[in-house]
Amino acid sequence: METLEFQSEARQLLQLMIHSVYSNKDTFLRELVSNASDALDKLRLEAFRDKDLDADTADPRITIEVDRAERTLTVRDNGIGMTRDDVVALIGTIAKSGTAEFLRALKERDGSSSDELIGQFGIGFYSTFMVADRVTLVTKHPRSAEGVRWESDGGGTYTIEPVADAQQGTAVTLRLKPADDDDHLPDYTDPARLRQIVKRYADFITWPITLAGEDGAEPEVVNSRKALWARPQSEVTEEEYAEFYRHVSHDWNKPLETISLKAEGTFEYQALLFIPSQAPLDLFMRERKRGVQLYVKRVFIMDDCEELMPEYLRFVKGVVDAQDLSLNVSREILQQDRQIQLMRRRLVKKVLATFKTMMSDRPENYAVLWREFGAVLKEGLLSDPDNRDAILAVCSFASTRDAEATTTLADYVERMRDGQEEIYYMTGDSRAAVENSPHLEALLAKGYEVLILTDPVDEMWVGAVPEFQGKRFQSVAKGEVDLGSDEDRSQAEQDFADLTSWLTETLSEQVKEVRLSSRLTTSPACVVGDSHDLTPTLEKMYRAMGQELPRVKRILELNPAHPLVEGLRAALADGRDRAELAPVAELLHGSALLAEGGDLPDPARFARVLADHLQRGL
Ligand SMILES: Nc1ncnc2c1ncn2[C@@H]1O[C@H](COP(=O)(O)OP(=O)(O)OP(=O)(O)O)[C@@H](O)[C@H]1O
Repeated sequence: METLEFQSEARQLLQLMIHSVYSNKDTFLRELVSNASDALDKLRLEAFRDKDLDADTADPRITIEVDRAERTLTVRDNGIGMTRDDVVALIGTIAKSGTAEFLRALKERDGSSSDELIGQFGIGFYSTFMVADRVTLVTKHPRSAEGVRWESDGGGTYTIEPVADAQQGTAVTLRLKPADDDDHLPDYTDPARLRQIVKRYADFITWPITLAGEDGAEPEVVNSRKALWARPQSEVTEEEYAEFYRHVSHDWNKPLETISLKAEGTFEYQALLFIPSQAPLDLFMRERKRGVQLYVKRVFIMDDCEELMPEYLRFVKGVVDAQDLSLNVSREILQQDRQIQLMRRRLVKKVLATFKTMMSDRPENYAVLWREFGAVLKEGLLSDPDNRDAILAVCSFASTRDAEATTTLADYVERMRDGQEEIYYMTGDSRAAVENSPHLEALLAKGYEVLILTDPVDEMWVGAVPEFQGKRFQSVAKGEVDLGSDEDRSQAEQDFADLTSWLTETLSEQVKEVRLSSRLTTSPACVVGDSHDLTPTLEKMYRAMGQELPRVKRILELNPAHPLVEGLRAALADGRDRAELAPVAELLHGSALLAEGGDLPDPARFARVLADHLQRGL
């Protein structure tokens, strides 16, 4: 027998379970049954793929046994089982991405609000330690010659030893803590209670779940085993859908939205999809385990079938059951299958249509959807041009019109002022940075509304999406924004020609042009990009990804009505020493960068020039 240590994160999670304040302890049984069901799915699939596998698939089942005298509860399956290495890797460590963040977040909270976090993370097998003071797992994989016995009391270590005569599959035995009403700990040796929990949490599991009879009573199958997606929607309760969602997603929360779809005709399939109510911690990490599962004629084929859902809908969970695919479909086949492509197109349309309905009929749910997944959904504006309009239709954006409420593009267009041809937006790191940026001054003063885009992905899609309802997207920090009359403009341009050409020359290292602006009312200057230039944020993003880029020179725009700009013009006209005025030019450019929340190319130099200048003014 060997004694091994839990990995430190696993140890922390176990401690959390042992001292759990999680009020619904019944969920441990759901986790065990769910794992057993997965193990049976995997065995069937493996046996199908490998005809030589030495496994018994004749009577797949999950059995729950209790021993009231010993106060033990055993959940047994004759599924795929685990090898010794599996046990050490899967039970002794937590490979799940986001574990570290989860533990950190948990530490920052007090006990009372940890339920929700635990729910979001899902602690699987370890949840058994909420109800047991010792857990024993005996398992055998068909490819291993002998079985393994794993045991732990949830402290820092576990033991592991070979078992010569183990049966195929896995048996998890819990030595139950005494029932304790104060601790929300019911008596899990009570068959009535167990029956009720299985009915409630696992009725849809397609494998039979048998409650072994005590005192000579007949064993009984307690679940109805009906595939939920095959039942008419009207017959399924919301609670049943929610349980099924938890089974496929391993998320303990309720789904935000349930979508059911039946396609009939030449290519028949059923889909039952869910929108989670909370983004997982690993939403932005590429490696993910669970998305949409593929079944063929009720037989589980694979988890996270990427061919069915595009990357930007990676948060959608659920099941698609196709009637006309072969049971031995592989990823390679799926990628080329035209039927699968049609299916995917239809599913995406259905999901996007659901978002649209949520927007109009269930605005609170839509708000949650957007808050949790909006940034991901917007990736589709780049990656899925075919559905661009449908995605734009369900987007909402912060805007200068309201500090809290977001707006749809349709509503924005509706409110556009007479003569306004474009949808104005500004990208930036935060709402405050955008709102305080000089670029917005004149537009706001004249009553135009500007969309405030602060997600990193916004920088990318606005460059790729040409228009919405025939209105182009126009960055207020790019290209020409023309708000004044043409006559005023050409007069001013003449008046300031000497100044702009002198500044263009003096600042030629930093900017490609200096010109007059109609964007500004109170600031002296701002920096803008050409229509097709990268924005500074995008430039930074590409650099962070390791791309070599030439430095993008931008354009300095001046406010001719500002006393500083006017003063500079007059000084130049009076023939003041240009070398003496050069630091002013530099400060003007530097402060325009600071005002938009940008970075100075050489902050130390800026500070020095500023100090010199201030000193001279004393
Ligand atoms: N009865 C079982 N038969 C075979 N393998 C199992 C069994 N129970 C657990 N496992 C293996 O151990 C792994 C870890 O299980 P655990 O319940 O902790 O997490 P999970 O099911 O992967 O995810 P989650 O914590 O989100 O539920 C499983 O993914 C599976 O590979």
